[in-house]
Amino acid sequence: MTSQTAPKGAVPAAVPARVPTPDQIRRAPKVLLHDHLDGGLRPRTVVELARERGYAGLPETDPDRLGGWFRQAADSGSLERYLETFRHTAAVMQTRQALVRVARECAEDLAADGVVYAEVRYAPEQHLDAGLTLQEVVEAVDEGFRQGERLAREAGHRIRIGALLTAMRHAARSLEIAELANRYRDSGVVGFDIAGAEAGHPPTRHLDAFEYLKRENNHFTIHAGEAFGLPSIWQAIQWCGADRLGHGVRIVDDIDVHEDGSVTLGRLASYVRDKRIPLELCPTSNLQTGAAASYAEHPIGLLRRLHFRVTVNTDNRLMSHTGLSREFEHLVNAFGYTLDDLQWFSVNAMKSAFIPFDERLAMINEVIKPGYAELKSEWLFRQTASTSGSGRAEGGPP
Ligand SMILES: O=c1[nH]cnc2c1ncn2[C@H]1C[C@H](O)[C@@H](CO)O1
Ligand SMILES: [Zn+2]
Repeated sequence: MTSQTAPKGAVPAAVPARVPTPDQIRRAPKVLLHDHLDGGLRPRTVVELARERGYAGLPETDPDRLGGWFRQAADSGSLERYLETFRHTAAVMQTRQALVRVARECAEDLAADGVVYAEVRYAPEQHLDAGLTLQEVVEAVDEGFRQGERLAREAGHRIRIGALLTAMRHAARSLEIAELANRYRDSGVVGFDIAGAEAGHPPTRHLDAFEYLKRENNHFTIHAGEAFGLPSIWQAIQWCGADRLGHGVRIVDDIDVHEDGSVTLGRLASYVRDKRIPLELCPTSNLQTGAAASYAEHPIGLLRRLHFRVTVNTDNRLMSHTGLSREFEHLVNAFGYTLDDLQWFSVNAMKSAFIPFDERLAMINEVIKPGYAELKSEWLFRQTASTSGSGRAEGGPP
């Protein structure tokens, strides 16, 4: 649970430390850049789709127990074993109907969690087993996102979702998937990505796909610096030209923290910071795959302090039993982050999105900043009310 007490000595006693409550975190407008469609299904949906499709391979058929199984199986400390759990979600995402449902529920779940803009990724090549074409997969997912956006609006939430098409790094379809991303760029697809086991599968194997996208003035991110360190990040940026880094957490290997607290950045870390290359950090996922030992020790604390372009993400909500609000709760608990920090992460993420500049700016000025201003005004009101002894201060700051 989120601590409501300020870190000792952090602020003068008369001014309450603005540690946001879980409810405020959920209501805060958030931006999500790294979330896998096949890593975010509701456990109940997995069970129901498996039944409909006759898939008998699920380790559990009770939704609660299945949710627990995913979380535990993904807790292995190894990216390779973490990735094995996706065979079950992929198995139930093979028909148009299933893809529409999963994408619709994804949009509804993110919206209910206070996400106002999301880029959700999936690998079309993993959804062809029942005869769908790559195009049919993309169109089904797009239909689901649009349905979900509409349902969310009816429920009083505002969300916009763009898709990222992922190519699997161990496979050989990246150019084809990049062409697909380009073809659908005005129809709900905003960019491209490569994912899958990192060690032994360098991003440079997919150079033709990245070069094609650059020629097309299109955008891409690359999973790099998660299970493998600096060489992977270096290749993703300097050979492939990635706009963002999926994870990139191991950039800390190029930062020396000295005993007196001062730091020295290596050439690569300096480059990433100087060029404002966005890091799509995913705290819980990193704990599960062994990239960090605890939330408090997660490099996000250092990277935020050094003003890297840090963003906070979920990666796989099912496998990590998380959501974006929960990721922020963990960080608030570990680092004492305030609403100002949450706004900083959200603006960072919005600046780093793959939609056009004017649309990003409109989201920042018309949705994100006013949303945080409103939450902060609640603090002011509660503070005034409790100081004057007249209003109700429950749920407010200590
Ligand atoms: O964190 C990750 N690292 C590398 N690959 C990942 C991660 N999370 C999910 N994937 C893979 C498994 C999915 O099937 C695929 C497409 O979403 O992307
Ligand atoms: Zn990922």
